Amino acid sequence: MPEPVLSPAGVKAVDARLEKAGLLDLAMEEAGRAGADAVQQFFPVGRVLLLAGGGANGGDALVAARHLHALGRGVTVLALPGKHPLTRLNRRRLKAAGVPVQALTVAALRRSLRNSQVVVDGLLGTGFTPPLRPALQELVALVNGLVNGSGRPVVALDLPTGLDARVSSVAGEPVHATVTVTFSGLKPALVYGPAAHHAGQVILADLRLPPGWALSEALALRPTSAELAALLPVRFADAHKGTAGNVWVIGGHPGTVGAAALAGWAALRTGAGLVTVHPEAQVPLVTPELMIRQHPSLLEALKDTPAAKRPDALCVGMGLGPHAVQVARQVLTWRLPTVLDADALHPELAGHGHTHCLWTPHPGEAARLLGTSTTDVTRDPIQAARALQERLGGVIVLKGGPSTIATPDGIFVSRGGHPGMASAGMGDTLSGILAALLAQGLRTEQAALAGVTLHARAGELAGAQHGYGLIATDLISQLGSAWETLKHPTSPTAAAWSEGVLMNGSRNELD
Ligand SMILES: NC(=O)C1=CN([C@@H]2O[C@H](COP(=O)(O)OP(=O)(O)OC[C@H]3O[C@@H](n4cnc5c(N)ncnc54)[C@H](O)[C@@H]3O)[C@@H](O)[C@H]2O)[C@H](O)CC1
Repeated sequence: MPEPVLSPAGVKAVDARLEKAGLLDLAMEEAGRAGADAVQQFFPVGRVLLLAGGGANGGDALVAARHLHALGRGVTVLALPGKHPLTRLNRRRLKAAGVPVQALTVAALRRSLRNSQVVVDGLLGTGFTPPLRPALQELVALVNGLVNGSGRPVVALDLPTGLDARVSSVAGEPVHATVTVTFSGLKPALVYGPAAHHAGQVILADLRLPPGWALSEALALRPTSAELAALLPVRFADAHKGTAGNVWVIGGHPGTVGAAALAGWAALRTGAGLVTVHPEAQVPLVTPELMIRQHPSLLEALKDTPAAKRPDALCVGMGLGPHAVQVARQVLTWRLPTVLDADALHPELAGHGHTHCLWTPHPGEAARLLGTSTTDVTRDPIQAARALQERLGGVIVLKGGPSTIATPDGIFVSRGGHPGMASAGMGDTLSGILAALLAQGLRTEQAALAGVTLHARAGELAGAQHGYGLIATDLISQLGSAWETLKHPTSPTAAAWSEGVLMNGSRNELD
């Protein structure tokens, strides 16, 4: 099952259904138990300090305290006055189990922090409306200050207090969690940085909700690796270069020819049978298998290309320069599967696309296409990707760590990747990968999901070798292994990937 990404409104809708069905108490019980399980799993030794706010997030903390106490852990519980009926109920249950609940004050927190080895943050969850009130600011600063000073870890319930669940941006000082156990679905703030940097390792707990309730409220979905792997094409033994997909890369201008070469090379390594670069300047021969066809006038040559001579898929815009809009407009009339990147991501092309278009902006390009700022795009990538899809049609890959994929049928968040992928040429390689998958017969949204995943996995493999010094050609050389680890997760290559990436520590942050 894919993992849903929920807004606070989505959580409210799920809770309303649970309440109506008499299941909300059970859901809070599961949430608190999952929090207690995470404490036991990650921090099995020492006294646990649980901080409970007045809302349902606080109720989760009170349930967690009861479970930890039942497991024999020493617990200290500091709580604000309960506002939610289930929070009050669970306070009574906790007391009945023999656990005292003290009022949460600065003095009590200061004292209790000294005697505890791990903190559970159940102050505020999805009900938080920024900014944090001064009284809570002081408590959060104390938790962070002492935690940083003494190395005490924090397990946040649902999301760290002070993070606005809806967005990637951070205002003020939220709790710095080591582990976040989130409920019903991921939240945008747990998926996108810089907010996600405050969450530590994120675990999506199963609240045993009726199947589909959270999915039906999702803003976006994060498919499983197995679902993504299933999208990769399977080739029969009698395949030949004519059936494996013919890609044209239309890009490269004086000074930026490398972009087109990278896209072509990546397309070859993603299994395209034939790849030809059509540049506006001489492209270096990066690999002899790549065909390069320079024309006296690129635009005229494209205009004169009869339908029978056209490829299976196009990849347009990488380093293409000033004629990009005219060239893209021309090839868009062919209505072939087309990746539009870089210089072909121009607002003038809105209205010229079709359903087989795959637009691949980074946040700066997305801002230009939407007439907004890059900050607005990165603050809410799901909303930005949706707006781009409505404006341009086809499928959008809004690049980032993670990337956000908007299709006519919904929005998806990618998995994996490596911080070393923040380097020149990574977008060009992604375009080549996407075009190769389109040429091999994948539908636009399938190519987007599979291609972004393949790119991310190849980045992880290359990152394990090169770290932050990873460059695009390193990634291209790992595309074969990436495909293998995705398609055959039990293979020796996949096992090596799993070990390498876990050792590197990047999987938990990015997966
Ligand atoms: N289906 C699920 O996922 C379930 C999730 N659960 C948990 O419920 C919370 C959401 O609970 P809610 O009561 O709506 O909100 P909170 O507890 O996060 O906060 C409400 C509380 O916060 C105060 N508040 C709001 N803004 C501020 C502010 N700026 N400064 C200070 N205080 C603020 C407000 O006054 C209220 O008192 C979700 O996160 C999960 O943890 C359920 O337990 C089970 C089902």
